[in-house]
Amino acid sequence: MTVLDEEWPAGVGRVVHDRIDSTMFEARRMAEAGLTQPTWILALEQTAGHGRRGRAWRHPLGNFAGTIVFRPAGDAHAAGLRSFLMANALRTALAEYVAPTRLGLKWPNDVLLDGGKVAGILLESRTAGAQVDWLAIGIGVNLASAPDPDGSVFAPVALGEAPPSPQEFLPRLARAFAAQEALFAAHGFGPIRQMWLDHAVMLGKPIVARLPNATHEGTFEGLDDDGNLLLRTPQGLRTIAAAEVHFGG
Ligand SMILES: O=C(O)CCCC[C@@H]1SC[C@@H]2NC(=O)N[C@@H]21
Repeated sequence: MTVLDEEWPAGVGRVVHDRIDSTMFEARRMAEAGLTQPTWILALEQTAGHGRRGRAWRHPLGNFAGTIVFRPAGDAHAAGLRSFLMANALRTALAEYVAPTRLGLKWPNDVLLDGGKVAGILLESRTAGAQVDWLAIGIGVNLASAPDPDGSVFAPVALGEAPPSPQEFLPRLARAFAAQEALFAAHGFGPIRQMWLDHAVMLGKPIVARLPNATHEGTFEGLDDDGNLLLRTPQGLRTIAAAEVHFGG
């Protein structure tokens, strides 16, 4: 089912599925079948939702599960920065429902509400060298309910009472993301990074960064031009591309 409304970003498609395996799988299928315009895919129910690091993503009814798939201009580096655009967009959209001061951004891809995880972002793409054929950005938001805690420090939390439906939340997120894309096209990563840093949790604080084969402790100093985390350690400034981060100290 394709729907249009006046508040929907121009030139962007929308497909809503009652039930599907995963909006990420559908994004891949659509891209490989010759996608011609950026398209949001919303699923009211997913049977094979997944998160980062191959984890299952639980999706109780009433929560948001959506993916935007498109053929981004620019190289793989620019594509990877889209997680920050989406984090900013999610914070903007969620701030229409809760006090903005309750929201925070956690590197690299999470949105926190009152210190718990309310939303996560997953990027998948097909690249050939530096060229990007397509990019899919998947978003899960605990609108109606929080799945059982999985033992992580940032336990899942839900938006709260009287949350929007996924169908109502989608246009707000789509508009906020389109605004981030316009900002990125006009001015590059600088203002995106600054907006993200303005709402980052842990900035200037002691943190622990867990990599597959090492753990580093230090102070979260900011982001570099590639979105890597800058960690001030007793041995000097470390640049970290991928890790699980937690409060330290
Ligand atoms: O690990 C994370 O925090 C990212 C979670 C991303 C989940 C969303 S739900 C919509 C889309 N479809 C999926 O299968 N995963 C993403």
